[in-house]
Amino acid sequence: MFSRQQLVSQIHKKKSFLCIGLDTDPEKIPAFLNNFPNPVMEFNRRVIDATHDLCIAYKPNTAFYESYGAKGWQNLIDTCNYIPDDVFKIADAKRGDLGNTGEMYAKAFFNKASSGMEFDAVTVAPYMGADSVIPFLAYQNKWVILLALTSNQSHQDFQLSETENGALYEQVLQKSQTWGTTEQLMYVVGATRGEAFLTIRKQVPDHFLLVPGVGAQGGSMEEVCKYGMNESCGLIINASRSVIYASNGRDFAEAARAEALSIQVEMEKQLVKYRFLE
Ligand SMILES: O=c1ccn([C@@H]2O[C@H](COP(=O)(O)O)[C@@H](O)[C@H]2O)c(=O)[nH]1
Repeated sequence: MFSRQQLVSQIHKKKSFLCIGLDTDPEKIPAFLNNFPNPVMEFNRRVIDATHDLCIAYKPNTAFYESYGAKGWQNLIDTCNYIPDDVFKIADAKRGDLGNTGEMYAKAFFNKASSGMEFDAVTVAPYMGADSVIPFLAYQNKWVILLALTSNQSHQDFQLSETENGALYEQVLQKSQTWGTTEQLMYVVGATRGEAFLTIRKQVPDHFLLVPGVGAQGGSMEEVCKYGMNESCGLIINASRSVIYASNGRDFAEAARAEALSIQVEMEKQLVKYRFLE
């Protein structure tokens, strides 16, 4: 359970709006971890222990777990359960399917009694429309994070197509606001889209935005804050590879902390600059 108010107070308390992406690839983690019974969990636990006071969210991308079958799925469950309660948990699963299937997806990520894990939010693709999103919104104090304008190069294949209501991604922003409130809906907007935040903030002034694409993808945090920050901060900026693979040695957790700290320090400056913090 994580309300909007709790999210905003965590940002205040930690002076951070950092989300760390737990995109743990067994082939990229330090070799010495292979001496442990479960290298992925050893890695995740140490990264979480070293960084949880500097970030307000963790975002495992489920692909990195699903690709290893039952063991990978168990690691996703164990990772979700290991994240402290005061940190927002996002399953980056990019789901979306018609009603009864959508209900099963929502159960998988939100209903611990059924699946063994309970995330606070799930990323959802909007392409199939309202009935594919509504099953997730039926859960109290849970969040849907809808893909709007993504950070990848091919975002222009569909998202920028012109419709009678502006670009397709703008239509997603407009229409989806009738499905849920600012207490349960956020949008994914890539950091690589910089000035687009100006247009986006005209359409969704109050919503939180999940912003991947800083770090390894080269997006600018400064630009995102300039055009995207609102009174509640309104931003959760994600960095995955640049934090978790900051070092490939025995010091990987310390290096992840150092990288997270340097992002947090910059975030604090931005929070002061845009008057979220005194
Ligand atoms: O538009 C999008 C949507 C999702 N992602 C995901 O975020 C992380 C980014 O990882 P980095 O290592 O910081 O580049 C990853 O899980 C992506 O699948 C995105 O990048 N862009």
